Amino acid sequence: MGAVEPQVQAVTRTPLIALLGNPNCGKTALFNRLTGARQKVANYAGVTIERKEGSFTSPMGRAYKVLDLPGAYSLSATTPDEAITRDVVGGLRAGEQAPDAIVCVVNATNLRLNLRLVLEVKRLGLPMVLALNMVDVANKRGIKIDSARLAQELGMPVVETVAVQSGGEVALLKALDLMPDPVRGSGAVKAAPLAAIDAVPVEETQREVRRILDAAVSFANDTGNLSEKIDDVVLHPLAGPVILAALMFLVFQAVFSWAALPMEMISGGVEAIGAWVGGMMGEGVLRSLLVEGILGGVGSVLVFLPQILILFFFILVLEDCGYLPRAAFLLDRIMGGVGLSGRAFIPLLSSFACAIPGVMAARTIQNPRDRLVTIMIAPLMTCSARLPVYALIIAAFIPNRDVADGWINLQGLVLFILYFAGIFSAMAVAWVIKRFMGANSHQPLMLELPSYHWPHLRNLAMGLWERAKIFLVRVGTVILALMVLLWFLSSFPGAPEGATHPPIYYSIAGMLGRALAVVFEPIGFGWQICIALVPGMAAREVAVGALGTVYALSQTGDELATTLAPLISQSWSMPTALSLLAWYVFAPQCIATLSVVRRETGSARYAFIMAGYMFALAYTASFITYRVAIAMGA
Ligand SMILES: Nc1nc2c(ncn2[C@@H]2O[C@H](COP(=O)(O)OP(=O)(O)OP(=O)(O)O)[C@@H](O)[C@H]2O)c(=O)[nH]1
Ligand SMILES: [Mg+2]
Repeated sequence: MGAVEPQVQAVTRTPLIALLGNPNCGKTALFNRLTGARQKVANYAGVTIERKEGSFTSPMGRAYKVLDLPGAYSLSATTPDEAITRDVVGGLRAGEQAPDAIVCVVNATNLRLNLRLVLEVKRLGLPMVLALNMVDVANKRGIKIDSARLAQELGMPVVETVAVQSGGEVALLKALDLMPDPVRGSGAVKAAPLAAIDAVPVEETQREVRRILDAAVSFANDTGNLSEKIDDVVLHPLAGPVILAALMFLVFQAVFSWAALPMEMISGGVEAIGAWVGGMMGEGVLRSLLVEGILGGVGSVLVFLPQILILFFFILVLEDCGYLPRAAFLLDRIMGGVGLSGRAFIPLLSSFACAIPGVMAARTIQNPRDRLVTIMIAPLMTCSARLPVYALIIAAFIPNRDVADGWINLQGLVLFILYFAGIFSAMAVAWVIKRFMGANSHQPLMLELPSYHWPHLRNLAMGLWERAKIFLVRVGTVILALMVLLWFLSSFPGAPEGATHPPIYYSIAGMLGRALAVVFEPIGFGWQICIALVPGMAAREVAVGALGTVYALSQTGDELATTLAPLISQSWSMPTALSLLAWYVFAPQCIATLSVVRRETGSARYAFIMAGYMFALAYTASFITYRVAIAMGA
């Protein structure tokens, strides 16, 4: 009998590397550079709130899978997003592969804070590489890091990276190739249980960090940096809030004044296509579908792309330069007054894009009660899907003229007021919740202030492109589909013999609209608006597209649909327009938001409460607006 051959197990698994580090040290920027992904990068803590997987091949041809994780100050997590990082690294997520190796990313300008996590993670015993990121900034500030010595002290390879420069990841790739393959041969290691980490007292870790810094880092001439000088002004108790208010104001002015030309071009283009298609086809169902259903509906939404991009341009610049956490500090006092934590600022600000990322960003809030309140008021922030609705009604009813000697554009001013109304009511709701639920004693805000830097053009371009894509995909899918459905419901059945109203009045949508109008008549919405409200629940912009279709089909005579704004300004009274604006400040948010609220809070209860309270607020606000406007003779 021969010796039993040892069983050779063929390992075909691709090694999984986790990018781990403090918030805002550049993990996502590095992830994007390694994988070519386009995850969101911005200059504040807590941008990434979910694990994201990608893959790349090293110069030697080894394939890797890589995980981008939410930033964490420590593995003993205190917030839900940190908990994700801890669970992934510790292999505690059911059904998920635990990482085989770790790339610990640190901000080279702030090793004192960052090394603590490195020492903690080291105790897991996994193969590790330290990426000294942002060395470009450290060099500029005269911070000298002896990486060879640091490597010796930490007992792991140390490489310098600049995640925002092309080629800035090369050293890391080389280091990975020099490591033993983490899943094959002697490289394979299992992580120590997380309990091993908590066993070491914080003071001891702190002492070790100090020792390593003394040995390997010299702060030659790190004479306070420019950021501190800027902060003297930006965080000044008087100048600070004035600058913040001026910035906000400027954004909404720009949304109207800069967008005028590109909007005209888009609507001109859509109209030309409509006329061309209309001219080529004879009167009939297909022509009606193409011209009134698709072009009239989708075109009227598409036209708002420039305004959305301008709004995001400003948000992206503010995010990338490092202003946001400062604004959170400026507003902390006001927010504390209504029972919100200063940490709610960034989730609430994200809700201006869409309530969904806003609700999710609330994961960075430690206290469960504060987190819940933030989630409940997030949809009151004006999401970008509401912008087209506002812009349409404003364009139709508010004259486009300058006030205050040409300094202020009236339409921009009204838009600013609407956004402000959303913010104000969110604060009011938070205050009411505080009265009913009681508040935590207000904790002072602890938030890391990143250094300012100029926005990276690549980030900016990528962010705008992503936004444009999201919007265009929405227009091309959900909105288009809903428009076709709506056109169908609005066109059939046709008008009976001797009809006195336009055919849509007799259609399925018309009947539905007339039924709903019983409920909405008291706040000034006729049956045509009611038709638009229903698909508006699926995606708010659809309300605009739906109005486009409804009014195109309501037109008598055979003129084709032209621009929507003049059309509705003829059909609605001023009180109706104001009432609809008030409605959309509060309008029960879209289904997608409600389902995310259910997921994030873990129960359907809060989604129902949210839908209920927002509907009640919307109806009340519209009712008051409508009645007051009539009484004032508007
Ligand atoms: N100058 C410089 N800036 C960098 C570098 N790496 C990242 N940044 C910037 O630092 C900021 C933070 O980058 P992110 O990649 O979002 O950081 P993160 O670690 O993913 O942050 P969280 O997801 O919040 O934990 C962004 O403004 C980046 O543009 C670098 O090497 N040099
Ligand atoms: Mg990130």
